[in-house]
Amino acid sequence: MSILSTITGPGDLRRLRPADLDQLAREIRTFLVDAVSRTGGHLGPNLGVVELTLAMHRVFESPRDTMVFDTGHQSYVHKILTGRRDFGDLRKRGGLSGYPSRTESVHDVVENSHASTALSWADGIAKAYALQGAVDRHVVAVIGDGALTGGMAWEALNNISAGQDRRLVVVVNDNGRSYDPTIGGLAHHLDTLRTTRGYEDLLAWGKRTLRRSGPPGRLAYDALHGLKKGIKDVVAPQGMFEDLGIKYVGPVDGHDIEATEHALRRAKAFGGPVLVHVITEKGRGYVPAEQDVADRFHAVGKIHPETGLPVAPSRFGWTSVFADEMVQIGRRRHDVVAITAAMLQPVGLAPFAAEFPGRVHDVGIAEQHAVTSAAGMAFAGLHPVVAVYATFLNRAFDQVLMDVALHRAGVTFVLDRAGITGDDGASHNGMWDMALLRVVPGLRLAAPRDEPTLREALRVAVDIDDAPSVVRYPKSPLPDPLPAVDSVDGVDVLARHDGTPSVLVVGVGPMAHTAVQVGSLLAAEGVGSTVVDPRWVLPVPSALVKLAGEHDRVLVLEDGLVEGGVGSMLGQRCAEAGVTAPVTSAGVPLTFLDHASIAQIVETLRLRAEDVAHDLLADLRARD
Ligand SMILES: Cc1ncc(C[n+]2csc(CCOP(=O)(O)OP(=O)(O)O)c2C)c(N)n1
Ligand SMILES: CC(=O)[C@@H](O)[C@H](O)COP(=O)(O)O
Ligand SMILES: [Mg+2]
Repeated sequence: MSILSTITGPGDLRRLRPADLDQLAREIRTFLVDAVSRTGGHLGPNLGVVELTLAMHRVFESPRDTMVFDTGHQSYVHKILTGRRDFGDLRKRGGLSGYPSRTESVHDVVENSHASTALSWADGIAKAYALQGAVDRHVVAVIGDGALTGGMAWEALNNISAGQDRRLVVVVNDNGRSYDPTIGGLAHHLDTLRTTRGYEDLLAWGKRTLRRSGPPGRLAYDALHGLKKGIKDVVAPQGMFEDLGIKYVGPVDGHDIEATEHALRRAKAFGGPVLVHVITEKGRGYVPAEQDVADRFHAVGKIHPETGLPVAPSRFGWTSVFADEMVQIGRRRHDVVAITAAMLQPVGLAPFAAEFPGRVHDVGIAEQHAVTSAAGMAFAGLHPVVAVYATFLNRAFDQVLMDVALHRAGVTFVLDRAGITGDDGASHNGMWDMALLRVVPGLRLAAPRDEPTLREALRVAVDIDDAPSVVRYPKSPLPDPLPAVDSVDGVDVLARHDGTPSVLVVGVGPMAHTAVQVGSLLAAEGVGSTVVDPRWVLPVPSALVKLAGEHDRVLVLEDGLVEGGVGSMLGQRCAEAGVTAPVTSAGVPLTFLDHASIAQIVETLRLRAEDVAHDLLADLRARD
């Protein structure tokens, strides 16, 4: 009889016996492997938190107690235990989100995906509960060792320690894995705590062994428990957290439900901020994940569940082109160094790291630090290349503006996953970059359309030594090369069609391919066009303004925000130059996009060539 099928909510967990819980944990792992292998998703992180999540839901009473999961990629087990077992369309349109989602459940509070924010959320919620006199409501924040490398987490801890009357439990889920398991002093400190395990182990052993052996054993256990402070100081140097004023409990074996529950109950009873240090194994219980030394199946596509092998072989894409070109640049330019914020593999810096191990810096999930540290390197004579996903640069905007641009530092930013990214949901879309970066004085931004233009953009970018340079490219597959038929003052002309009226169709980055199709569709209706790709879109090339002046109408296709995007900037420049042709854009509207496939989102936003052409023709007719 399956236990999992009887769980409709956290309340059902509290009637289970220890043996039932072990069976339930096994069933959840089987469920996760089966479900995630069909859809893709964050398999490894969730396999690692099965027992921890069970223990949390038995000790605390969600939603009365509030649970927040940092980054949120490890919330699948929480979803399963709070009545959401339909994983058939996980991360697909209409299906469960890959992160917590308020529309799905009252048990979900923070809709995240950007790391290191949970402790600030928890601090705020705990402050509100305290002010409202809700002294029996606890806030539990789960944060990984990787997310704990983010500066915001430490700003939060500093504040959390100031609220000694607040019921706040920080669970550090320490699996020794962010992406790089060895980033910095924090990793070493956690390592020390982990390897000097003794205190909680001793208590767990005492509880299980001594208490089982009747009254003398029970007495011995109580004595041991009474000596806890002394023992703790000897066997576990929990210094850093306790010096901050936060009680430290641990390390606890996060796969021992009883021990984890015991630690959480102590934390709950404490009455002030407590940090529970839980040791878990990412990918636990699934052999292919356990054997994946590089990232323990952090995030997988569709896989064969028996072997863990991908259903579709990975393609040579935008990231691979960057990876390759970066190595070539590195061979030529000894001053070029690379920086990643805990994403060495995903952003394609692994080959560079293999060839130039001393010239790549993995700073942890610390984008702000990455950017300012790059400014420092530039000052000292290096040319840093900061490679991040576009969405994660959002949080380092001020550093780009004040530390890099203001200081005229030659730093190159490579933004992977720019534009619509789809299945990771609202916060993962890299759609804000151009609208944000347009206000940075001196910044130059390239949006290549294919492999040759990406390689060229990178080579040009690392030669800019007195300003920030940015190269951005999408998550979608690398398209076939699209050669220019002509060039006008650095702007590539991709196609020309005679006809009236005449439209300047501007394709930004990968949208250049759509722009060419739009040109052909307009031509079929007798409308003329010049289809161009400026490649470097910030600042707006003056050649583009000149070209606009030679047409009746301008249409900009972009995969970023329309609001404040390239089209809006070109419109502004045209107005300043007295160009009267109306400038409109097709791009991403000012809204948060629900998770869905990239193709579905593109279709919904009417960014397919046929829709763009149809809408433009309708507009031209309406203005006639
Ligand atoms: C601001 C930000 N930068 C980068 C990422 C990409 N990212 C997602 S999960 C992850 C590692 C998280 O490590 P950890 O918190 O230890 O969780 P684990 O996966 O090990 O459970 C990273 C770098 C992110 N989500 N947010
Ligand atoms: C790295 C991570 O956990 C998320 O940022 C996201 O799930 C990544 O997905 P892709 O790397 O497939 O775009
Ligand atoms: Mg981790």
